[in-house]
Amino acid sequence: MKCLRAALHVAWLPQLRPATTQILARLKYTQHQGVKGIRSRKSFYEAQMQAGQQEDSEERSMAMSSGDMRFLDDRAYDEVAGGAMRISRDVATAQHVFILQPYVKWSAKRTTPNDVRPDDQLIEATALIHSLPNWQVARALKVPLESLERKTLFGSGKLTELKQLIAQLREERHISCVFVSKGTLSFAQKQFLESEFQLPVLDRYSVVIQILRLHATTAEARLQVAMAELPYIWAQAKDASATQTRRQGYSLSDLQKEILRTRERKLRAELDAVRRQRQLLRQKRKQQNYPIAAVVGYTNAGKTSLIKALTVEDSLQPRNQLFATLDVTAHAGSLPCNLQLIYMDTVGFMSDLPTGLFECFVATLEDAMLADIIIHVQDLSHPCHAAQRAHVESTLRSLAFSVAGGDSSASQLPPIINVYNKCDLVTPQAQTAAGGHLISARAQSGLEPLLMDIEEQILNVTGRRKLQVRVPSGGPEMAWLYKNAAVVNTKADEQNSEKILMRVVISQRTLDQFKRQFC
Ligand SMILES: Nc1nc2c(ncn2[C@@H]2O[C@H](COP(=O)(O)OP(=O)(O)OP(=O)(O)O)[C@@H](O)[C@H]2O)c(=O)[nH]1
Ligand SMILES: [Mg+2]
Repeated sequence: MKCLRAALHVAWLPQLRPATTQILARLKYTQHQGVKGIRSRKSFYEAQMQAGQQEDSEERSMAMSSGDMRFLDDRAYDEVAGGAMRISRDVATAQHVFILQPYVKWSAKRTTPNDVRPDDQLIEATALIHSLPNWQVARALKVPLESLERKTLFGSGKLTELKQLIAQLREERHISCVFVSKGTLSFAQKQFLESEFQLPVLDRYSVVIQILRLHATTAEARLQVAMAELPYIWAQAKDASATQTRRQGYSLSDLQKEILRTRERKLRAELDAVRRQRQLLRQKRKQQNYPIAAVVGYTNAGKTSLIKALTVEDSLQPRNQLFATLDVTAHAGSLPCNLQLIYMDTVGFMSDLPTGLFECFVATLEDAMLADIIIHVQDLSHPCHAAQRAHVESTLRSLAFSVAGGDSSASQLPPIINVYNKCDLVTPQAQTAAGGHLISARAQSGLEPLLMDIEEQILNVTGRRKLQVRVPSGGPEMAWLYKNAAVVNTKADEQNSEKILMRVVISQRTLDQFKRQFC
């Protein structure tokens, strides 16, 4: 395990001391608000490097090759972004949010388990707001509509009703913004609603970006989040000029457009470098020959918790927040046969997010597509777990398609193990209906059968097999096998006291090497 951990240190840049980087990143986000940031002292990267002083030189050179990240801190850009997204980097400011969940009247009834009801959407919208520290839900309301495509979103009657409610809420308690839980609002819709409600209006895209900004602590995640913001800003600006709202406040000057283009160019160059590094690391891992299990699933399903339970890794911190994990990180574990493997923790999925927002994370998810097996973690206690499962499965299929370069005949997913988590929260009847692996990462139940299944699949996919070999006790063969194969157990050979029987898990290639060397 020690050598695997050492290999992971080299292979996984995002693992640079998470606690330290998090603190640094938080400082960084507050630096425009006057808190002494790290820019005045050292660049984020230099500071990160300092934190990783103990790491080996190879990791250091990889960090250096990501270049200077200072361009991400740009006041001029922040102003442009703030205008389009109605958010600032100051997540420390308390917000009292009025959530509106619009839905189309006729689609409100759940006819199949895969349909998500407005009630469930409202729960998800509330969870999004609770994922931001100091943000509170002042009131949450479902709003039935004829259509979601209306220019003003709400009809005049509904709008009057909402304005009255907002006025009343303002008298009773403080509200500071309205969150319309819809993928994106057009610029015109946002502008119109803000003038009617006299409050800033946010859509799902801006709220999710706010969460991603907060949770992105490594260089790669920060680059990806920065990239994810740009399509939204461009779309808002385009919409603004198309709707002739220049006078009302948001349109991009030539200078602002140039700021966005320059930022995009730099981000692309940095992300390309990251992608190239990932490819190198992937090759390296292949050479090291460790089997890989990618752990994927809907956000908050318990992916990080499961890996923590399977690896007993203290550094992993499951959190009851959406998009808590934003980096693909690798964690070493052992199978019952003592074979070591790597679990990859990944970014969670979420439905009703506009395409574009997650495209930037595709590079990291590509690794999952190339793993030996996929472990799909599902939250069985969630009322929409069937819909969540369907969403994850269809996203995985389209990811595999894009990894195969759009060739449907080549787009094959690795074998998938379905894991139903949070069984401690559901009735035995619900558990029987689910089938598959029923576990609780929190209560650590159901893990043994799961591990056996992971082992079987990994051995199948990687062409490894279990066999027993008889070797001289204490000889070089024994040492070689301990180094190059997974030793399940050993026992004395009853017929020959100078020999020992070793049960090992070994690939054909390694077995051939062994034969060449010793037979
Ligand atoms: N009751 C219960 N809670 C669980 C279980 N597994 C995880 N949780 C809780 O669910 C929340 C989310 O867990 P995480 O492991 O962070 O989920 P995740 O899938 O990694 O989430 P993201 O990284 O945000 O996509 C945390 O509060 C966990 O403590 C379980 O088996 N039972
Ligand atoms: Mg996680």
